[in-house]
Amino acid sequence: MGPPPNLFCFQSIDKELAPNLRRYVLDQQNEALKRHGVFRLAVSGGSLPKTLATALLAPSSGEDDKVEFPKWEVFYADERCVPLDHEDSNHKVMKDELLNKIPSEMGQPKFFPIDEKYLDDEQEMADQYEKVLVNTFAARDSVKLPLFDLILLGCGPDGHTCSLFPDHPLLREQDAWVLSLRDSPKPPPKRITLSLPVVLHASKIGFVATGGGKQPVLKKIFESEEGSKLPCGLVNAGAGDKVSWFCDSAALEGVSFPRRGSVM
Ligand SMILES: O=C(O)[C@H](O)[C@@H](O)[C@H](O)[C@H](O)COP(=O)(O)O
Repeated sequence: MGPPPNLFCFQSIDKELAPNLRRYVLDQQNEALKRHGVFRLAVSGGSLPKTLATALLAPSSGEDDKVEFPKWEVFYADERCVPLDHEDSNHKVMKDELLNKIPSEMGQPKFFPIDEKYLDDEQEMADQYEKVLVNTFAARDSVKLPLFDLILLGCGPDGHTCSLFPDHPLLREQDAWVLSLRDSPKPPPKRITLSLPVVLHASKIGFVATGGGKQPVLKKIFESEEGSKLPCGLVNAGAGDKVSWFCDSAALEGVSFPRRGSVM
């Protein structure tokens, strides 16, 4: 077992969790911009885009608290194989919650949505999305895995993350960067997702899990052997202190954990 993940608990989402998530994201942004002049981020869907928007659209409080959107390249950690204007599309949620609300003076991040041309063939969709990553992160031959500066994820009530579901054979994939599935237990069934090795390889991995509905699975993930085998538990075990969890007190009620507090 490696070092444990950083587990943060906040009373309120808007007043405490979001400002801390902002600090965390901007720390990774500033670090990445110093290192290579661009911030490469992958995000999941679900409730994450809303919380992220609250964090990022808040007014800046100084030079190191500036969101440099024009230097961001944003990818999807997972996406549903539906048209980009469909209610189930993670890109649509991201557009509605964040992109369309960014004031013009802040500039726009570069987004990498799925290519709708491949909606009928989820494997082809995954292959094409992998090609996008190859083009961005240098040739596949010379780079074993793409190195995201940050991957932001959610946690499902069954312990899934990205579209990696408990006990699913995709969890064993070692080679491909982007995988497809047509049997997602959470609808819609056809999806693409980053593979576990790609997630584990990121510089930093941040989970956002809020609300009482997440409490039973978080208790399992942080307190039991069984939970450490769920996809979120596998990320904790494989990436250790590269992982941070941003939770509210409802999600962590009665969960014992190694660390509380604020990232600031
Ligand atoms: O597209 C998806 O379905 C997601 O990427 C998925 O992995 C999500 O992050 C979790 O299910 C948590 O979702 P909530 O935050 O909405 O509970």
